[in-house]
Amino acid sequence: MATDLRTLRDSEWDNWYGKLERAFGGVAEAPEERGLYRELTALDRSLGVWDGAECVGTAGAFPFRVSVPGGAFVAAAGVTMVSVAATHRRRGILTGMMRRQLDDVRGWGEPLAVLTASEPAIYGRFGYGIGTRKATVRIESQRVRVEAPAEADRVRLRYVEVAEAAERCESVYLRTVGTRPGMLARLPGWERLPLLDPERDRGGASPLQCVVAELGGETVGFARFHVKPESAHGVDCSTVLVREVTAVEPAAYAALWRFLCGIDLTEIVECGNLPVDDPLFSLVSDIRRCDVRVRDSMHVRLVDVGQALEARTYLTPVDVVFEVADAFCPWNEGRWRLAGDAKGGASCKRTEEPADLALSVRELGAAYLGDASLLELAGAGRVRELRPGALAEASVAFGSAVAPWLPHGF
Ligand SMILES: CC(=O)SCCNC(=O)CCNC(=O)[C@H](O)C(C)(C)COP(=O)(O)OP(=O)(O)OC[C@H]1O[C@@H](n2cnc3c(N)ncnc32)[C@H](O)[C@@H]1OP(=O)(O)O
Repeated sequence: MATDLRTLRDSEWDNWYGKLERAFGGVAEAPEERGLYRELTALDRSLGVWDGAECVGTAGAFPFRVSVPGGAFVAAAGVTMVSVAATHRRRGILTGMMRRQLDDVRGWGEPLAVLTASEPAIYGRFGYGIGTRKATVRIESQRVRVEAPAEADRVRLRYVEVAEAAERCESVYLRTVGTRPGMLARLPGWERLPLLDPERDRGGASPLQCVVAELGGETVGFARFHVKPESAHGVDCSTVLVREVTAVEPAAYAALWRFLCGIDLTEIVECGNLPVDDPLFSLVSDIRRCDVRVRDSMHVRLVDVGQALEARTYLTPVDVVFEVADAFCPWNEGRWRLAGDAKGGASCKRTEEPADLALSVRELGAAYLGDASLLELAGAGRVRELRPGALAEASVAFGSAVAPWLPHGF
């Protein structure tokens, strides 16, 4: 039976979102979480697929701006809430939604689309590359010291109720937005996301706790975390589950991690989302007792290759011609000459000149924010060097001084 793909209507949201929840297992989100996503949904940027009266496909796109190397914020569709009913899977419904969505994103004039994937294998076929990664860490905190600089002793730490500290924490967070490529400019309403704390999602851990860090009377950092009480044979061995540590002063950052690793009756500290070059890894006395794993985080798609490549700066001078393959968005296909450096901006225009490097739009997405290097991708056979020297030149230029990072999901 033919299905109908169209923009979501206000009256359909509840049913539509329920079908999304079902595709993720069918456990309804807590009312406060559902309510927030109801407010954040951009209806005119959301799609539903209908089989008669039944909703069988969902997809949304938040109107984000993403920080890129050089500090600019680039308009990006934040692809989200993607699902297809299990009764209708593998018959092209996702492909239809991705087709319509990328055409829409192009029409909205947004050079990028970004997403976090439930499974990394889904989106490569639509031109997404893994543009940021994240580190997860599990610290044996009884065996690991946090070797904080002396300045950390001047930092004052205080417990504050999460809600009471929310505004202060948000202003610290806002000072960090844009310090790494991959961060999202804050849109109204999103400041509520880190405060969500549904009891059913705690898995036996405490309600969210907050400690703020002050230096010279000013709030310069905060940590939000849960403690999960555990004991074995009468010995307490609880786990600290870190949701977020943010600071604008290195001393405060170190003081907060020293605090988290020193809470009485706890033995493990876990954090699920850190930049891969997080300073924490240089603060700990024994990195081997910190189980660090790296995962994909934000997947990036260049919807308009020329605009996207012009929007960032390049670590070192670069002048290369790319031969770009993009079967799903053929308007990007062909040769582009990119010339730019760290300060003067960049130009990326169509050219008839011979190509120096051949790759697909997926590799450009992986390298765009400075995460994967073009050399690394060439090692996997995914970038071909056609002019000797072009690969090293472009690879260094595409780098970022700090690893790109997405601080929160969407
Ligand atoms: C940004 C986000 O929201 S991520 C969340 C994604 N949603 C989920 O994971 C919820 C549960 N899963 C689902 O809802 C669905 O299985 C989806 C959305 C992942 C796929 O929807 P479908 O309509 O079945 O995909 P569709 O039929 O268009 O598949 C297109 C191609 O992708 C492949 N594909 C689809 N899903 C997957 C997957 N999970 N892993 C690997 N390949 C996949 C298909 O095999 C097909 O390949 P082909 O073109 O070579 O034949």
